[in-house]
Amino acid sequence: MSVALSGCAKLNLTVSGNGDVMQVIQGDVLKCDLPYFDICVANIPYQISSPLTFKLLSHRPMFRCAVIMFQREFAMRLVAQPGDTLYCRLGVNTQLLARVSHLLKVGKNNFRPPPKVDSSVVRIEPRKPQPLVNFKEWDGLVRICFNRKNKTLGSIFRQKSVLSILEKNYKTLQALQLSQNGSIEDKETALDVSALGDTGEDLNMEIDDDDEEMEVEDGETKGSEFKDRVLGVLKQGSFEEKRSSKLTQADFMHLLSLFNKAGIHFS
Ligand SMILES: C[S@@+](CC[C@H](N)C(=O)[O-])C[C@H]1O[C@@H](n2cnc3c(N)ncnc32)[C@H](O)[C@@H]1O
Repeated sequence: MSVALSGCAKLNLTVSGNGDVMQVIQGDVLKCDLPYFDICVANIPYQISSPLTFKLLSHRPMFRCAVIMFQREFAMRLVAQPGDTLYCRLGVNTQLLARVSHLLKVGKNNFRPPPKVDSSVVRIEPRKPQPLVNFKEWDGLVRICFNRKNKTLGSIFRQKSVLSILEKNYKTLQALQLSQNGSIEDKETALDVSALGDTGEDLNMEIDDDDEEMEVEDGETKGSEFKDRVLGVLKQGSFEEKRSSKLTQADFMHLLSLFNKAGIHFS
């Protein structure tokens, strides 16, 4: 069974079944419950690119393949690899869940009247099985790392604002463990993929960049036991001088597990 975002009327979702049977569901694809499907083909309104992608990726049972047209820059972000200019949180989170490949460019002049932006068709194939990772923790780490993706991790994790969030999480968990006689070993695995979806990158196509003003405002903390703990984790995995823009999925996974082992959590 396949599903397609259909054309002529607004808010049409077409679901086709086997043989001659075709079911048309009218509604907002972001709000309606999707039926089972194994293939999705869609030419979507670009402003729902990110929520739709993560809605599809959180749908169960998992589909086999989606072929979707996105605005070119969004597509390039989805498929970007470590070291590419457009490597970002959106791509890292999507590639955690799926293999993503660029199929073809569709220039604006293929449309009448031509829109302002170029497009690209992308194939999304969910990873099977899905990675066993707490998505809230994963996204918390990736969010912090890509806030300043060209800074070293050492500099990112020395920021007051970052250390203060992490220390709050650390203390909350410690208190919880004490109150439960140390019986909580780790937080529950969050399997809700939608934790990864609010990337806010559909319309805002700015490339994350270093913002010197923020640095002055935020500043670094003085020495503290907790700061030493955080920097100790970075040293342990030789991450201090590395930059998020070059980290692979495996690097992020390794870094997250080192932090979690040290009792440092991102959600
Ligand atoms: C880019 S057009 C593509 C139309 C057609 N599929 C084609 O390829 O020519 C996107 C279509 O999705 C519809 N649409 C917009 N927002 C939607 C939503 N939230 N849920 C379902 N359909 C939506 C629009 O009305 C429009 O028909």
